[in-house]
Amino acid sequence: MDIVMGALNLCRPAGDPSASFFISTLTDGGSLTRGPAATCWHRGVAIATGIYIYTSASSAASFSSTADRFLDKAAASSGKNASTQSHAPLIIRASLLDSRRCSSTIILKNFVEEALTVLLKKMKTEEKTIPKVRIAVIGKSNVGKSALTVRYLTRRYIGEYRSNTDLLYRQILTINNTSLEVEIVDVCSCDLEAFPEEAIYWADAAIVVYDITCRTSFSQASDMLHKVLQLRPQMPTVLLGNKADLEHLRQVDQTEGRTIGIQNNCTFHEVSVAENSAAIYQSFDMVLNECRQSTQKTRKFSVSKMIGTLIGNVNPKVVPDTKQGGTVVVCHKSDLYKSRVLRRRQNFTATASL
Ligand SMILES: Nc1nc2c(ncn2[C@@H]2O[C@H](COP(=O)(O)OP(=O)(O)OP(=O)(O)O)[C@@H](O)[C@H]2O)c(=O)[nH]1
Repeated sequence: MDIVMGALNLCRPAGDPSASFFISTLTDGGSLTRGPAATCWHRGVAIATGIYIYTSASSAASFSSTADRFLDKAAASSGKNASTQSHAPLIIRASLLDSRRCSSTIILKNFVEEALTVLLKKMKTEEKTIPKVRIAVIGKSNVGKSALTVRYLTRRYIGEYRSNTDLLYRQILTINNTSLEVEIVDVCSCDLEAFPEEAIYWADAAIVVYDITCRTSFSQASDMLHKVLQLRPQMPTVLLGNKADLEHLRQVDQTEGRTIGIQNNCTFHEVSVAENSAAIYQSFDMVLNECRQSTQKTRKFSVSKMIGTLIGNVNPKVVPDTKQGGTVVVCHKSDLYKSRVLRRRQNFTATASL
């Protein structure tokens, strides 16, 4: 073996702040001594995080010029200039290997370690600039909260969805050409006695949903909206009357919804998640935009967790979102955000007692 080369793509599920990595593509370019074999990895290079080129000592003389030539080709085939563009493949060229150690396992292991180190540094810098926004979707049981959340994030409609726990969705979205890490908690079956106070303290914005064919859900939404604004007076909120496609079953007039919206100083829309109303996207985008302007949070970054995940398992709950090219991670609400809730609760108590 004279020179070995290949391309590797290290992926991190877009919405997963634990920043797990997995190898999504590994293209083996083979040995350059086989000549045209190298062309077979051009497709892989186009999406590669890194490219490795190793050589044995016996080919040292020709290594440098050959490697440069192929790195140039790689940059050209990916349409990126490796040295100047931020999304260019991360190109790693290792030092010469002793021929005795030149096994493909060692090459790959070394390469992954190097790629990770450089990539983590790069991501640390980049991710510090991605703001995070959290939205709580609340409302009575069966009004369509899950269907609404999934519709917004994936553009898909799920007819039947049953869950007896709150769900947290995470995704990186691009809004107005800016990346935004979005977390949406879909609060399960809110009864007023069990108002989701914790979620409201946790969130940056709230979307309150009722069902236009269910008057009880409207009264509940109205009370919830009032409570939300009591707890978080400055919080961007939207009131949505869902199931507008069921006009023949309507129990709540549109003007009633509009009135409650005006009274609580929040945006109101009637929507149909089933029929994919444009107002769904307008509503989410509006609160995200509002929050983005006021929230510039950074995510916590765990290098050891990342490396651990690379060596260990790929997160089995990752569902690729083909429409937006992102990833939706569904996970059960955990204690992760307790400190944030507590901090906001304390702030509120302090403000209220002044
Ligand atoms: N006709 C119609 N049905 C809808 C619409 N949105 C949701 N549904 C249906 O309403 C039912 C409840 O939807 P979910 O999304 O599970 O409601 P939820 O508010 O999350 O319910 P909980 O999990 O119990 O809190 C499902 O059968 C959905 O198919 C809509 O726009 N139109």
